[in-house]
Amino acid sequence: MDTMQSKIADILHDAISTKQRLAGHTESIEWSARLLIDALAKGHKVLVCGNGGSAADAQHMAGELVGRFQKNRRGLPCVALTTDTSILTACANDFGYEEVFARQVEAIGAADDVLVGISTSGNSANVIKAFEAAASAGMKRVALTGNDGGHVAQMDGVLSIVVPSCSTQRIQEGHLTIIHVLCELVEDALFGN
Ligand SMILES: O=C(CO)[C@@H](O)[C@H](O)[C@H](O)[C@H](O)COP(=O)(O)O
Ligand SMILES: [Zn+2]
Repeated sequence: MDTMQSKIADILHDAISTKQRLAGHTESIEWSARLLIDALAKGHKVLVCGNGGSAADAQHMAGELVGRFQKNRRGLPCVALTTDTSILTACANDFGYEEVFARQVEAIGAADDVLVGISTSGNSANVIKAFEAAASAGMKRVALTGNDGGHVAQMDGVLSIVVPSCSTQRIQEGHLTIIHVLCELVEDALFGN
């Protein structure tokens, strides 16, 4: 095999073994699914945030819940806090980048809504601040992280799903799979198998 192909194979094998290790972490995924199902069944909403690739993951999750995943059913309330450039630029400019999600949580988060914060390191300041704001609002909190879970995994009341890898890319790929698992479980629970 030439060197590029062997690198490709190495990356794919790393991705596969990360998913295999993740399959040993089904408990935290189940608890998160139950939390989302309970909130959505009672008419509460989901807010999602993250930076870079995780911002794309946040939008992906909102798209699945508001639009559709596998079933034709009513839209479920989920807002990605990464999309409104006027809000993001105003908050970053006036209060600092670490406040861009917290301010939106303060503005639209309500008791028993769920905040899903996505951070491969678990250490992004704006995601940490969003969890603090969510706690103040009486919201439920779920973190998708990696590495050792970082700061967010140490926060009181945050339910963490930690992808067992130290590679940002592999962690992000794990997050997308987790998001799909959560959406499938939510749809099954609320709209039947
Ligand atoms: O997609 C990638 C890397 O694969 C990047 O855009 C990455 O998401 C950014 O560097 C983020 O700022 C990383 O933040 P975090 O996951 O540590 O919270
Ligand atoms: Zn990426």
